[in-house]
Amino acid sequence: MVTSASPATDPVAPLPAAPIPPVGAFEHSGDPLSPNRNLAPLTARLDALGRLEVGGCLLSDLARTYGTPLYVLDEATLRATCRAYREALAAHYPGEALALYASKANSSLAITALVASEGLGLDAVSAGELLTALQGGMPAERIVFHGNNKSAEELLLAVDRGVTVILDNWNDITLLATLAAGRPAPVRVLVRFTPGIECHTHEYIRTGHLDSKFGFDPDQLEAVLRHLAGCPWARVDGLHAHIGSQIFELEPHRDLAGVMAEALGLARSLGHPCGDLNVGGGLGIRYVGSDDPPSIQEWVRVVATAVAEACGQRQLALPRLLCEPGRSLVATAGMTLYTLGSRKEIPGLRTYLSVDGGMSDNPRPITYQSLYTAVLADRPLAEATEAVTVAGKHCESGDVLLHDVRLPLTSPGDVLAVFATGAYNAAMGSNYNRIPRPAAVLVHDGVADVVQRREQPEDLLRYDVLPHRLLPVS
Ligand SMILES: Cc1ncc(COP(=O)(O)O)c(C=O)c1O
Ligand SMILES: N[C@@H](CCCC[NH3+])C(=O)O
Repeated sequence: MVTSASPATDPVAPLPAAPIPPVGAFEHSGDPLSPNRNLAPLTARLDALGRLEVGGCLLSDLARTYGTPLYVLDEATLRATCRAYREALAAHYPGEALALYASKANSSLAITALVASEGLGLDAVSAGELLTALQGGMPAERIVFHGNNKSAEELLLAVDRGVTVILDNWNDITLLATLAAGRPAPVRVLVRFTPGIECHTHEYIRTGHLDSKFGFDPDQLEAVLRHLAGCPWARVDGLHAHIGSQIFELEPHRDLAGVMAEALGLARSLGHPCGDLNVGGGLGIRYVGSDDPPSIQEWVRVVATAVAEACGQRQLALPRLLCEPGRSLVATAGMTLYTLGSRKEIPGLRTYLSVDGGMSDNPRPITYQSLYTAVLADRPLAEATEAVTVAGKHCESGDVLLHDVRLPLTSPGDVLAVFATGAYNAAMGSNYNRIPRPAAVLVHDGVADVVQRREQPEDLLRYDVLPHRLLPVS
């Protein structure tokens, strides 16, 4: 096991990162090359009245027009992050490289189309994500299909469409062997293994340590590769590992390169072509003022340099480098707008402000105790004069979006804008309390396009069936 707490011996001098912009500096929303270090989308501006706009659209207008809660996605930021990955890989990796968007972070036709148009690929983990990717125009040859418990139907869809399958366990191998029988060409697969690397992030979003449900145990890797060498239905195109999410350290990623290059040497020695090395995702983003993640350039540079060096040291032909950024690609492009409603003051204890959404549109605070930053959409720079706790509207005491934050004095009807909600918010949303899912708009140059319609309460009844014998007798 590699533990990355020890100081690194970095042969590569750090890139000078642009200073992280202060919270509230919306007119200079930070480093255009590394949106993951900014709090606000790149197009965040104040209008002449000091109100916040994004993508040329006034946030409070969006709230009025489309209702709240509302997810707002800034196209310019999304494109900038895609380009940051693309250009950094081209600049820092001496071979071929491709970033695959981990669509679990936020899966929709619009995001897929946008990411595909920027030349990236995509990682899907279910039939739903896979269909969204294919229908959103992502070429099948740029998609990889993951999952620690893929169904036969999901595997069949992937194989039929020519999508590369990431083998996660023996069950995948057994199912695929049957599905692939009689096909003219072997199924392209990558083999995922647990690299045994610890990193500092919430325990629920760590995946690289040995006690993980994902991937083959490293001790089994050789047996798996030997088995696959005798499977004409499979073409082992590479290896995959992923260490976790919302990671600010670079050392674990550097360590991963060494572990993966070693495994690559083994796989090739057993006759597998293994042209691809997929190092997963995991780069963190800035949710609150004190977060200071590495830039996309820095992350890519460290990963790319480490992979090239680790392969060079073992005299391995350079593989195509694949990575799977999710959060760092979409989080900062997204914001959520809420309307403030009731206020409850508990003298000497706390003031609760309630919004019209909560854990159903953003389950991250209740799941991981995640922190967020919020401002009033029309007075983002107004002096914050009171400490409040912003609660959601669900029947759950833990449904709190922001604990003990400072805001200006508010009134019911004010629009609250929460930053960095583009990843793992809509994607992890639910209908708890039968609350419909919010709409999402994509903003660009003053135009807002609805990319996900607001769910209606009636929609929630679509799959309910009332047996005849239970029909009310009139
Ligand atoms: C296999 C795999 N790839 C990519 C990702 C994306 O990670 P992140 O959103 O942290 O970049 C994840 C999520 O942790 C994952 O499990
Ligand atoms: N859902 C997690 C990230 C999990 C990444 C997927 N393996 C989060 O919101 O931070």
